[in-house]
Formats: sequence, structure tokens, C-alpha cells
Amino acid sequence: MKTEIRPGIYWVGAIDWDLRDFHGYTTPKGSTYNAYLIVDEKVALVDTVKEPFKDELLARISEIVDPEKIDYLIVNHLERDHFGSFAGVMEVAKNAQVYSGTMGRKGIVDVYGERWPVTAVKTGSTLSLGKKTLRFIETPMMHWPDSMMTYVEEDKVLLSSDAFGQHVASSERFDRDASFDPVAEAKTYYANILMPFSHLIQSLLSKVPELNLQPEIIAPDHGVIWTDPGKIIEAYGRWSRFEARPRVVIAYDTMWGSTEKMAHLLAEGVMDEGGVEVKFFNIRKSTNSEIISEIQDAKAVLLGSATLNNGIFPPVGGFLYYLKGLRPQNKIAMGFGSFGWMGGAVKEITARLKETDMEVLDGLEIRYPATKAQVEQCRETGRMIARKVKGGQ
Ligand SMILES: Cc1cc2nc3c(=O)[nH]c(=O)nc-3n(C[C@H](O)[C@H](O)[C@H](O)COP(=O)(O)O)c2cc1C
Repeated sequence: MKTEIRPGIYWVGAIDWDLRDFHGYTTPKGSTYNAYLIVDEKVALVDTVKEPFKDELLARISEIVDPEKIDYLIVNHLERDHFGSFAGVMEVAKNAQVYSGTMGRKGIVDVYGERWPVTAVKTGSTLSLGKKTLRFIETPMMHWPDSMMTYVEEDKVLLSSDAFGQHVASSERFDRDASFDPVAEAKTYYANILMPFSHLIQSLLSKVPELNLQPEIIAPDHGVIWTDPGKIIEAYGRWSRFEARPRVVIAYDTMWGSTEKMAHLLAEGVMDEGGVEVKFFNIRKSTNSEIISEIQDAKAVLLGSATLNNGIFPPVGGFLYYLKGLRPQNKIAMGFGSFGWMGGAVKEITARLKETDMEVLDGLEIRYPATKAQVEQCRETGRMIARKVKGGQ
């Protein structure tokens, strides 16, 4: 079945129903690799798909035009899920000319040498297909150095590469038909992929008028296509500004249950205050991706670990490393945990949290299981955090 987005603009991607792990990002609902075919006097293909899905891509193109007739292959992004079928497509589309951004061109030449000529484009460069004009917008580090977007001027369709994507495999291609909440899925995607580049997203959003972009449709490289782009642009504004809800995320791991008990007491304390939501995760029983999605718009993160061999329990260490790399902002953060003799985990968590832009509170350490007095101390710490989250002290 052909999926036409606007007259002459088609979705020709692939659906990866079975995908459950995308470079460590857990994808319980699979994903899609979206590629777009624009048929005018000239034919352009924007992006390809992950290599094992090449035949699916070519079959979808063949329903519309003979793939040999592709005149231009536009490479918006060099990651394997979009670039993996590049060589396979070029072998079929023998006369196609390749267009990519400055860094994209460099990346293609690094991999394939001068096997195919590649034209480097810059923000504002255009390519006429006849009645339709493609305009390119380089978006370096959103989320790779080579990332760019392609705008179909006359149709006001923005082919946005990874920005605005969601990892969901679905039979529906458009937001209006989606059997899931596309904004919620886009938040998980944003949190796990784009959070570190929030300042660049802010800058891009502020330049939309100057770039003369008025997209009526945003077609990303994963998930459904936005026919109501205002909704996702507004959400990207909130996420890139790190707007937070009164929510505390508690994530921890434990060997013998004492840190877990502290986590429960902290949660009880937060709930005692009222008006603050708690999200609670045992790190080994949860996925990093789901925890990060809740942290994206939470006001506080409490990270708990038992001390093992003078340091952090490894599952917590792994999560902390992942969190730090995503460069969260506008949050309160605190380490907590149980130890037996010299401790170490909470000190280490606190030091690492201080390397982020979050406001870090003194950690809460307890030797072995909490005593009666320490039970109250944990609860009171939870209450104090809830008050801070609500804006008091
Ligand atoms: C294998 C192992 C290594 C440990 N290493 C340390 C250590 O280096 N320093 C320390 O203070 N406690 C150490 N402990 C003690 C634990 O931190 C302590 O039992 C703590 O209460 C465990 O918290 P949990 O109940 O949340 O797992 C160790 C415990 C185990 C089982």
C-alpha cells in the first residue's frame, strides 16, 4: 500500500516490529526507519533504512517508481539505521547523485572514498526537482555532526531526520491515527537521545522564523508523521527548556534491602507532603530508557546505592554514567544508600552528580538497616525534598 504524505511525497520506510534494543535504548514497541520519496520531474529519495530492511525499502519504492530512476539520494544523517542501505540503493539507482551536509559528505567519503560523487550542501542551499524545491538545513549535533533536515518548500513538509522521532513500530503512519500517545513516545525518545543537545534545539526553535520554516507536516525518521506539528514543536520547547513537573524520581539498587528500605521511606516522606508525584524504580528491574523518560521532566532525582567494595553498586554506577552523559538540568539531585564500614557509594554518587548542572543536596548515608531514628530521618528528608520541589525550603 502506498503512503502519500502530500501529492508526490511518499513514505517508503520499513517497520522493525521485533526491535527490542536500539544501541542500549530499550524499545519494547519496536521502531520504524522512515525514508521518503519525492516524485517530481526529478525523483529524490531522502534517507534509506537499516541494512537488513533494504529490500523492503526498494519494494516500497518500486510500487511508485523504478528505483533505477532515482535522480538524487539525500543523506540527512549517517547513522546506520538511515544510512545502512546507502550502498545497496546506490548500486540500484546507478545514476543517482548524492547530496548531504558538509559533515555528511565527509563521512560518506571517509567510508566509501570517491566511489560516488557527493555534493555538500549548507543551510539555505536548494535543489529543484521541477515543481518542488528541496531546501537544506544543517543541524550539527542534533544528534550527530552530520545531521541535517530537508524542507520541501512548496508542500511545507519538513523531513526532520531523528528530531521529533519516536521508537514505535505501528501500522499507522500519521499522528492523527496513532493507536498510542505519540507525544509520550517522543518524550522517551527526546530524553534518551536528544537531552544533551537541548541548547541546540532551543537555538533551532528560536531560528525558525529566520529560516523561514512553516512546516505543516513534520516527517521524522522514526515513528509516526506529525500532521499537527504545533503539538510536538511545543513539547520540544518544554523539554529543551527542561521544564519540570512536581515529580521526584527515586532510582536505586540494593544487595540486602537496606537501601531499598531507605528508598521506600524517602518516597513515603515525599508523599506525606502531598502535591508531588513519586516515580520509583529498582534499577535492575527497570530499563534505563524508562527511568530517563521520567527524569526528563521531573524536578528531583534521588539515586540510591549500597556500598560494594568502597564504591557504587555497578547497576547504579552504570545508570549514573548514562544519566550524566545526558546532561540533565534544572533538577535537584541527591545520593543515598546503606553501607557497612567505611562506605563510599554515596560519596561517589554525590561527586559525580556535582559534575552535572543539577543542584546537588548532601547525600544521605546509613550504616546497615536504618534504626528507628534513622527511619524518621529518611522520611523527613523525603518531606524536605518535596517542599523544595514545590518551591519552598
Ligand atoms: C560483597 C560486599 C562488599 C561490601 N563492601 C563494602 C565496602 O567496601 N564498604 C562498606 O562500607 N560496606 C561494604 N559492604 C556492606 C554493605 O554496604 C552493607 O551491608 C549495606 O548495608 C548493604 O546495603 P543493602 O542492604 O542496600 O544492600 C559490602 C557488602 C557486601 C555484600
